[in-house]
Amino acid sequence: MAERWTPKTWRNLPIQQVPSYPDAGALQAVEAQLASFPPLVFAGEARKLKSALARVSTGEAFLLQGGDCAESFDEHSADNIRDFFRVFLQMAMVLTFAGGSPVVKVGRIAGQFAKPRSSPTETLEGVSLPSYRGDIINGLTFTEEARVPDPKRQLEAYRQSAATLNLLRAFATGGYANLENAHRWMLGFVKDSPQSSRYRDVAERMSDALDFMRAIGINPETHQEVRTTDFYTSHEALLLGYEESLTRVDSTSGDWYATSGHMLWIGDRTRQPDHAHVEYARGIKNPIGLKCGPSTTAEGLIRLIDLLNPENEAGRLSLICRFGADKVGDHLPGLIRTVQREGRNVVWVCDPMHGNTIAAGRYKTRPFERVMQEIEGFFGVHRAEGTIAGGIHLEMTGKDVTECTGGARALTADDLQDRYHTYCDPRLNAEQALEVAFLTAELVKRERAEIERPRLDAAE
Ligand SMILES: O=C[C@H](O)[C@H](O)COP(=O)(O)O
Ligand SMILES: C=C(OP(=O)(O)O)C(=O)O
Ligand SMILES: [Mn+2]
Repeated sequence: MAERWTPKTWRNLPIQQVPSYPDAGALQAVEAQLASFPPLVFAGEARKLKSALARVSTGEAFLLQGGDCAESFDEHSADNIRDFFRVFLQMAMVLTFAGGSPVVKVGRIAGQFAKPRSSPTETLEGVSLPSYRGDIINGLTFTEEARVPDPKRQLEAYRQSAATLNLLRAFATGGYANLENAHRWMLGFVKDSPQSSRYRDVAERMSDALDFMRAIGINPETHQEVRTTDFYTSHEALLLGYEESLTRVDSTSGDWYATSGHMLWIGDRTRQPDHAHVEYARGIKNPIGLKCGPSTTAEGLIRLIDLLNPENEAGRLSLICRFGADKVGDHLPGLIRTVQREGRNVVWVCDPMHGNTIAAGRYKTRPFERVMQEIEGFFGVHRAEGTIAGGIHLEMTGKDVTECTGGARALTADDLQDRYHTYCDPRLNAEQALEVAFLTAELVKRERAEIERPRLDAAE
């Protein structure tokens, strides 16, 4: 591990999941161009998210992180962004109102374009080609030509991220996210879905609360918390040349920040402590996520925590756990006990998607019941250990896709072919995502009541 960090010290270390660009000169030219582009996010915003995550670590707020597995260039449209944001706001409202906790909102969006893969090649009907690695690297089309990494794609990823972020900022602060609009966030198809009446009920209760405020002389409209919301972006820091080009010094603090998104995470396949991805992440001051899977050992985890959060700063490091419904009970308690014993400050987050992927014929899918089982298991372990289940990390969309089985409409493996649109992993559709929010809200409510009880007892 290099002692003195710069945005390019990762280049001296071994690296996993790296695309082989055929033209090094063309890649360098693109990276130089990106380095001259304006930042997408600001250091002050990343610091604000870090403070919000510090509150998540103590149980004063809950993290909702979610979005596409892989954003795609072709699916980039105002409608898709709006539909995602709308269901995300609905979920946050359910968690806030039914769960009784403020919600920190972080999208997997505006930069989630690079994918690590299990295998460097894909085989279809006897033909093997390099794997698709996300639209920022190569194309999904199953041809030799499309699969060649093209550096120019990084410019398009930057352009789309900027446009997406611009719309999200407008939605978050320009009136769309106003709580007075909560009853209007109903999607067409969610209106007659099994979740719609439950959601309408929550929206009505919230409306009544705002009316009550007015009745006692408080104008909710004068409160920024009612009119606007804080929404943050995140993605996997996988394509390090792109990240390096957008890493900038913050003039206020003199620190380096990634400006491609507010929060960046290290994937399950690239968290080797002496390799490039950990080296890059350790030097930026943004909040960082670290995926933890069945191969994460307690010792290995402490080493990574030491590298990524040497000052033990609250809100800096989120451990995004993705063990699988049947493994969370075996793996999580040991990690929690070690982190507690060593006194490390972390945010514990549950990704119930990546450990629960199964094959259904030619499709990858995730059974809704396994997703919920992992979330329940995660909360159960935290309850038993007396620690905080801080948040959930989901692959989801605002659209009515058929990619994960189960949920209130009981989608089956036969339904998957109807609207299987994902570019990589299967996502919860809007109804399923809202259902996860309702079920998780119950768990949050129970957890928060248990945190409050000792506080109240102590106050008496
Ligand atoms: O999103 C995560 C990974 O890129 C994905 O799970 C890998 O899928 P694969 O096993 O099909 O390569
Ligand atoms: C690649 C991902 O997950 P993991 O690294 O946990 O497999 C992902 O979040 O899309
Ligand atoms: Mn994924």
